[in-house]
Amino acid sequence: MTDQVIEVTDLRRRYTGGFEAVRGISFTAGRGELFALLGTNGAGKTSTVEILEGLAEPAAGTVRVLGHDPYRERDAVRPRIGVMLQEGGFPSELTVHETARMWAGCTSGARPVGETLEAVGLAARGGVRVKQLSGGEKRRLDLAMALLGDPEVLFLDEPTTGLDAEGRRETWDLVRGLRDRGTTVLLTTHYLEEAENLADRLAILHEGRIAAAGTVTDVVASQPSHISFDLPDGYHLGDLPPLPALGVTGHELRGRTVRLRTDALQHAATGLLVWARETGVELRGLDVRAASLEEAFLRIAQEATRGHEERPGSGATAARPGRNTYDEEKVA
Ligand SMILES: Nc1ncnc2c1ncn2[C@@H]1O[C@H](COP(=O)(O)OP(=O)(O)OP(=O)(O)O)[C@@H](O)[C@H]1O
Repeated sequence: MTDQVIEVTDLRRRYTGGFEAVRGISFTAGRGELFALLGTNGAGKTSTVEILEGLAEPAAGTVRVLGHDPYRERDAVRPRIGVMLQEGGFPSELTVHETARMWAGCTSGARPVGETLEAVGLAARGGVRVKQLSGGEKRRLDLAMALLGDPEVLFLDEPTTGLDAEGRRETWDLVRGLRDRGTTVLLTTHYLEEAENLADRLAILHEGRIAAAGTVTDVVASQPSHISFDLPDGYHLGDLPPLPALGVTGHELRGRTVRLRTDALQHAATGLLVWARETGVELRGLDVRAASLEEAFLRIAQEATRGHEERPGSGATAARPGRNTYDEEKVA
C-alpha cells in the first residue's frame, strides 16, 4: 500500500448539463506535505477540492483520502480532516467564543477552544460578535474552525484572502507549523507568492487539466530565464559572443538595452561575463534572473490556451545560428 494521504487518479467532474469542469487529473500528497492547487478563475480547483472533501462524487476516476473514498466512506474520513471553506458563513450574532464552542460541540476530539483561537490570533477577540469582525478576522475564524478537530488533513481554500500582509505571513507561519507537525495540507490560492512560500509541490490547473506540476523549482525551471544589460558604448549586438552558442533562444534590443532569453542561465551568464572581462567592458544594468512562479504561471496558462504550438518570448526574435549578425538596430 502507498503512504500517500491524498491520491487522485484520472479524476473527472461533470456538472448537471454535462459541463466537464475537471478533465482527468492525477496527483498525490504525502503525510506532512503541503500541496497547492493553482489556476486561473474557473480552472477547476474548487470542483476538485469538493470531491476530496467528500461533498461530491467523481464522474470518473478515483480519489482516496487517508486511504478511504471520501464520498462513500465519509464517516471514516470526516473526523480526520479539517475544511476551511471560502466563506464559513457562521451566525453573525454569535461571538467568536460562542461560535468556536458551538463548532467544538459538533467536532469529535475537539482541541480546547481558547488554544485554537490563540493559534489564529483571535484570543483577544473572543467576546466580539462575528458580524463585527473584519474580513481578515473572519478568515482567521474560518481557519480556527478547520483546526478545532486537530485534523490529519487540512483543506485550505483561499485561506488568506482579505488578510493584510502581516496577517498573511502569520497564517503562513501557522500553516508551516502544522505541516511540520505532520499535517497534510491541500491549499488552493490565487496568490502565487503564497504557493511559492508554502508549497512543497503544486499543480497548475487550466480548464480542468493539469498544465504543469512539481516543486516550485521544477515548474519555474521549465520556463526560460532572462538576462538584460546595456550594450557598452560603441558596441553592436553582433559584437557579443554568438548567442546560440551561449544557449540564448531569443533576444531583443530596446534602445541600448539587450534582453536575452535562455534555458541555460548559468552557461549564458558565464559566457557573457567572460566576454565582458576579456573585452574589458562593463555590462551596466546587468540583471540575471530565473523565471518567477508568476511568470511561469502566466506563460503556462497562455500556452495551454494557445495549444502549445510555440514558445515565443514577449516580442523577442529567435536567435539565428551562424555569424553574429542580428536584425541589427543602430547602435551609436
Ligand atoms: N454547479 C455548477 N454547475 C455548472 N458549472 C459549474 C458549477 N460550479 C462550477 N462550475 C463551472 O466549473 C468550472 C470550474 O469551476 P471551479 O469553481 O471549480 O473553478 P475554480 O478553479 O475554483 O475557480 P475560482 O478560482 O474562480 O474559485 C467553471 O467553469 C465553473 O463555471
